[in-house]
Amino acid sequence: MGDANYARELGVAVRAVHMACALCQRVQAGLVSHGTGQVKSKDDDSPVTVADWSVQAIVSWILAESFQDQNVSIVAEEDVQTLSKAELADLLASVTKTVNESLAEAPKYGLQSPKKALGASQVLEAISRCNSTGGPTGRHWVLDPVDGTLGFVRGDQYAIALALIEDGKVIMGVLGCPNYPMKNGWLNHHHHHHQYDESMSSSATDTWEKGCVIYAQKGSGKAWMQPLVQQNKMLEWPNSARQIKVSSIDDPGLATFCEPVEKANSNHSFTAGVAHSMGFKNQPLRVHSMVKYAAIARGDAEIFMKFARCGYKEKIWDHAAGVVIVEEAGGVVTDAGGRPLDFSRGTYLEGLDRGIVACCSAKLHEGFIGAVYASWDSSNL
Ligand SMILES: Nc1ncnc2c1ncn2[C@@H]1O[C@H](COP(=O)(O)OS(=O)(=O)O)[C@@H](OP(=O)(O)O)[C@H]1O
Ligand SMILES: [Mg+2]
Repeated sequence: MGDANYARELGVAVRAVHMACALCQRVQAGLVSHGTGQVKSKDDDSPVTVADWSVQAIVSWILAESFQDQNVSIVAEEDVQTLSKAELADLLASVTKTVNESLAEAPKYGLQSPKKALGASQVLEAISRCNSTGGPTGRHWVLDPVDGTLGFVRGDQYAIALALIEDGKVIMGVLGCPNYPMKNGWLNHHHHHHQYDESMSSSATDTWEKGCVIYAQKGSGKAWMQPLVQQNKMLEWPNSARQIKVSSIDDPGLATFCEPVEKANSNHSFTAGVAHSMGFKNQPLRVHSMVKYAAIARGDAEIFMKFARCGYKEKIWDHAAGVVIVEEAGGVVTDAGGRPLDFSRGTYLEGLDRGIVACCSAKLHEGFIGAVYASWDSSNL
């Protein structure tokens, strides 16, 4: 596959994800100014849903406009039912406002704004266009508008993930990581939870808010990272990109693994056992969202493991972008049986063997497969 084949798709996807990062940062800033009460209140999760729906709407709108195809196939996490309810008119109004604020900035990212602000029905249409279920043939965009919702609410790590699948294979992936600074190795210092603290100075938030956008095209053998675009600057494409590579550590004694923060999403005691039998000495790095794939691709950790409870079906939007980025950065991603993940079977990763692993090297991967094999029968999974 020649690079030029998908150059336009890649350019549009990266620009759209940069815009989505800025949108999410604005929504988070809104959370900051409203204080912590609103975020934690159980009945009031609207700030999160505003970001989810708004990102889905802008990405859908940009893809349809850029490729002049109102039938562009998009598989994405949010549906439009809730948002269409009459009693949620206020929520729809704030999504529409957020979408229009974001699209008005499109030229800064090298994209076109709508001629006229979108109405609520156009916003709903853009969100509902993302109702594809993917499949083995054709071209499908795959979007997780805000991955790691919990991290987003906590002011911690979250990601915007966009991938392109063609005939069942992931051919490009873009990960926006608004809270993952460009600076190397920052994950090694325990990332404390940033609470929404109204006393936080604006310069502290400025540095903290800086993140990155990471992307890769299948078969290129390269993965790239860009800084987020500063307030009054234009996106420099692709000049500002810097190549990233997985870690070269393959001694388990020096390696670090990362995994989901929530016990409910991955069995921490099983992964601790696997890590121990592989000879790992470092504590696991617990990080929300697909930033874990980004950490492997950037060389900030050596292995990512996820073992969901039996019966949970992994969704393609939680992995597609991360997998291709790790592979092109030099890593290996498989299920716990050592087989590649299958993105050709619709919304779910059907046929997944137990869990998922992303490794920086074939040697660590081999060790992992052996350790899972040895400890599986005695696990309660
Ligand atoms: N029970 C269960 N088991 C496994 N996985 C689940 C489960 N429930 C949800 N999810 C999916 O996990 C996505 C978040 O994964 P993380 O690795 O970021 O989890 S964590 O926040 O670090 O604990 C999360 O993505 P978002 O919903 O976009 O946040 C879900 O798609
Ligand atoms: Mg997700």
